[in-house]
Amino acid sequence: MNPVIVVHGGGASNISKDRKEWVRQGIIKAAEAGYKILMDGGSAVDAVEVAVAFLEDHPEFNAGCGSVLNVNGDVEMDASIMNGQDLSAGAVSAVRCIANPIKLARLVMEKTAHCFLTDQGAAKFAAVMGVPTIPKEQLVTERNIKRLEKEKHEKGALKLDCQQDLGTVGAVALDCKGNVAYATSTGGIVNKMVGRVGDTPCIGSGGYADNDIGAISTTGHGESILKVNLARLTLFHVEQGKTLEEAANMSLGYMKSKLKGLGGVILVSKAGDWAVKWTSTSMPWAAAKNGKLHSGIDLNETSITDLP
Ligand SMILES: CC(C)C[C@H](NC(=O)C[C@H](N)C(=O)O)C(=O)O
Repeated sequence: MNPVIVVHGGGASNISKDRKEWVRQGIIKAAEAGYKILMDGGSAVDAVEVAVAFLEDHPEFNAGCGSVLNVNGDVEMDASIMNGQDLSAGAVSAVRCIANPIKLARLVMEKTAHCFLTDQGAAKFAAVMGVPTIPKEQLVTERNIKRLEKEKHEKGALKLDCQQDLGTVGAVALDCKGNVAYATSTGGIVNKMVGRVGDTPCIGSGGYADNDIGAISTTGHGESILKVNLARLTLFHVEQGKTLEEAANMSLGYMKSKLKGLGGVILVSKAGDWAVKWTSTSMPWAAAKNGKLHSGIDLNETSITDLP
């Protein structure tokens, strides 16, 4: 099996020119890091975890350091991961003061009898697993303080359908043994209520992976994604014989027509085909396969280069 990895950096709009290059480089580096693991014979789960953890550490993306702030100015993060080999899954929601929620989600998957831990329980589990806590300021960037101020000032109330400039992160991969996996991580949406949980940690909404079909990671308006189970819905269409592009168009189209919800998806099939699709303004993405790196941010703008 020729390995494949696809990475996304959320549904974004109005990325300024100088930020764009920085975002593009981040996404490409994440894809390269994951692809290297796959080329060395590593697992799809390892590859998606590494790619997503890289973007959590990158301050430009809305996950880990760089997460958007809730109404109190705090970071609360959601993440999930799934192994398509046995449908094992791990998720955490509303976690604070840790650098890499995706690594904690993986520990939930592999070290507990459960698949989802939240808030204080997740924090206790992190402590037991030896995950270091970090001061909350370490996750907060100047840009996100300004963004929260702007959101409160300009809109007053939550207005979730025209978020600007964000960057939830996700990855899907197929490894040389034919196993697929996904990982998704986010700070959620700016000015959210304390305790708000979005689609990202919910298996079937924020992502899904099944070796018999493929893997998907989603981004976009969490409440809409939850209502249509965007990830599982898209893979259902694939199971029914649609191509990845057709399936993504159908499920994103359904979410838009039913709920006016916008979002994006990245997909890999069990055969190694891949696709990226979004209804938001743009979506930074990169895909690595057969020694080639494909990447883009805006519609109809794809570049292809050779991988190192
Ligand atoms: C406007 C959208 C496309 C921006 C997108 N947001 C999320 O993915 C939020 C996440 N699904 C949630 O609801 O918690 C982003 O961060 O890039």
